[in-house]
Amino acid sequence: MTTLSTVLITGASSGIGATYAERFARRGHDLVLVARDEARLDTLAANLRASHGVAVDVLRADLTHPDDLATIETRLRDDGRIGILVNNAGLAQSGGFAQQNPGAIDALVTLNITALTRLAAAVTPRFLQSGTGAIINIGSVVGFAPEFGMAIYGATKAFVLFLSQGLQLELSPYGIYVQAVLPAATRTEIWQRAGIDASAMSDMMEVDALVDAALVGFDRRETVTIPALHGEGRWQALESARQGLLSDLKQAHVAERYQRKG
Ligand SMILES: NC(=O)C1=CN([C@@H]2O[C@H](COP(=O)(O)OP(=O)(O)OC[C@H]3O[C@@H](n4cnc5c(N)ncnc54)[C@H](OP(=O)(O)O)[C@@H]3O)[C@@H](O)[C@H]2O)C=CC1
Ligand SMILES: CC(=O)[C@H](N)C(=O)O
Repeated sequence: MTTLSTVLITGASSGIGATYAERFARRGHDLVLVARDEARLDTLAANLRASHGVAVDVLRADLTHPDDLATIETRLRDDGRIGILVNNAGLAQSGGFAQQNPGAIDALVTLNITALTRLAAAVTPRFLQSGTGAIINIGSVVGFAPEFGMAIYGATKAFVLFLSQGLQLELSPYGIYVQAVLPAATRTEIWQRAGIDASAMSDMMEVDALVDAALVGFDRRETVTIPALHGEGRWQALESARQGLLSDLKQAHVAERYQRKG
């Protein structure tokens, strides 16, 4: 009998993270749930233990606080049962670029980029040693779209996509699977937390549908999963255009359009 690995999920107290927790528990995985709201995590953990008979640990952590982040890194480094990391905790942007203050910028970048990267880095050496493991990073389609008016949030999510693609290239030869999941607008608390009135937005995916689709991508070992993208060819075209651009970079020579004439 094979033992299923434990799944550590950040931002598990609500929305996408809580839904991942339910889905992995349903599959029989033990869980480690991370977020700031301990009471909410405790309630979810009790429900999942009762419904699915899995073991669930709760770790209260504010991932923007260095000591809390270090505690979760230590757990990922030392707990050999953890075989899947779901890097989900994230924060959206309230207002445009000109409305941002240093604290808001720090929180966005620290949670969406620094914490996600450090947690992936904490678990990677152990995964490399065992030759197995999976990292799921939650990005966003906003990472493709400076047009959406959330420049910092979108930039953090573009980072998540780039990092995930880079890690998949670097780590998959050693048995580690890295998936970037890029949701479009999904009905969760993120909108309210950011002070965005989403009540008028009719075009929203339900969180159950989003996570179920993301898990189809996970089971297929896709590198990039975009549940709301209907024409898969669009993504493939973007990827081949990007790779074509790389092959057209000729480092030793300035492109003709930048050469001064006369
Ligand atoms: N909903 C959407 O439309 C989309 C969401 N996403 C991404 O999905 C991910 C999950 O968001 P979603 O489920 O929608 O939103 P929610 O607001 O429902 O969930 C966010 C989770 O992150 C946790 N969290 C927030 N701040 C911190 C912190 N400082 N330290 C630790 N945990 C924290 C929250 O818990 P607590 O408050 O208890 O700490 C909560 O569990 C995010 O990365 C988001 O960017 C991407 C595209 C679309
Ligand atoms: C608030 C948002 O922008 C949302 N989380 C998204 O990524 O689409």
